[in-house]
Amino acid sequence: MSGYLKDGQWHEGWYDTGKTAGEFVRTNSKFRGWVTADGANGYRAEPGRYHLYVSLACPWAHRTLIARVLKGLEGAISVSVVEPVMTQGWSFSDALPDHLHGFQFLHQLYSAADPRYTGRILVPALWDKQTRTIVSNESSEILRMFNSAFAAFARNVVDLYPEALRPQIDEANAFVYDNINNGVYRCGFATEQAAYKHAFDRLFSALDRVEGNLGQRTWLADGEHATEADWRLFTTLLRFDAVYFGHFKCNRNRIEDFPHLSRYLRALYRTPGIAATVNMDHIKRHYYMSHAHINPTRIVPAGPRLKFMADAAD
Ligand SMILES: N[C@@H](CCC(=O)N[C@@H](CS)C(=O)NCC(=O)O)C(=O)O
Repeated sequence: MSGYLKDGQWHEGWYDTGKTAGEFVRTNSKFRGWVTADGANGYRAEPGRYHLYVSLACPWAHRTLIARVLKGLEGAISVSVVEPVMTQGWSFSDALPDHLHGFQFLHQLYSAADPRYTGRILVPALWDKQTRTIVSNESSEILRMFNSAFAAFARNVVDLYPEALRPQIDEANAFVYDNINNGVYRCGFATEQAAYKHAFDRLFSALDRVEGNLGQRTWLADGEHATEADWRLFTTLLRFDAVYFGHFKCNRNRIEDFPHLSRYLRALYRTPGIAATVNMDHIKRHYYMSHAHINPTRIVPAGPRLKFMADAAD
């Protein structure tokens, strides 16, 4: 099960939707430091100094793994992956260890960063070995740091947030975050019919709109290459037919039923390096086995056969 730390102590507990008319309200990330090339904020970009904690199931953590691979930062930033099924929240095992501290649970990392930490224990978390703290646990900001601050150690020259496209990217991000990335969670974690239906309608009208846009252009921002806006949408689309459609009841259509969105999903999935960041087993086991209030039997569905992954294996 999931839980949180209060003054550094672990407590079991889920989000309280009783106060918000059955609506799931996401909590804010609390560690908001910034790594920069010159270290002006106390965190200088240096190879080997930072360690990224992720879940391969989590769409937010997945963005940061994608940025790390696209930039070619694998040698500069090391990674530990948590077990997909939550116990005392996110945990480690012999197969998936915490390479730095040998902790059993991710909440121990949060207590190590701040012994009085109060809040949820989220992935991703970027750990600084030098000051022994979590620099950031906000995926959108970690993604930007990987894109810019670490440029000197990046093997690939790729800009996921190019200057000229920033207004378009910012607009796409805000729309996609509210309606789609977080929209699927709002459907799945709603505890009142009206809150669910509201989130469902918003989600599918947003997908209809993106489907229309992708009929006119290749990427969300009108440039030649995919940007962070596309990768942020990708991590939700990728999980949609396997998890959100069934487990989160986002079942008006599958992504496979949208011609442009499925073309787009396949193109992003086939980008070199990306398929290796996708672990459908972790994704399915995490959602179906960690949310016992939604799926009490914890049975993980055997299907569906995902066309975009099957095609890519050809
Ligand atoms: N705004 C955060 C959200 C991260 C987040 O919600 N992560 C989820 C996994 S998908 C988590 O760790 N949840 C654990 C919990 O809520 O107890 C980000 O983008 O970094």
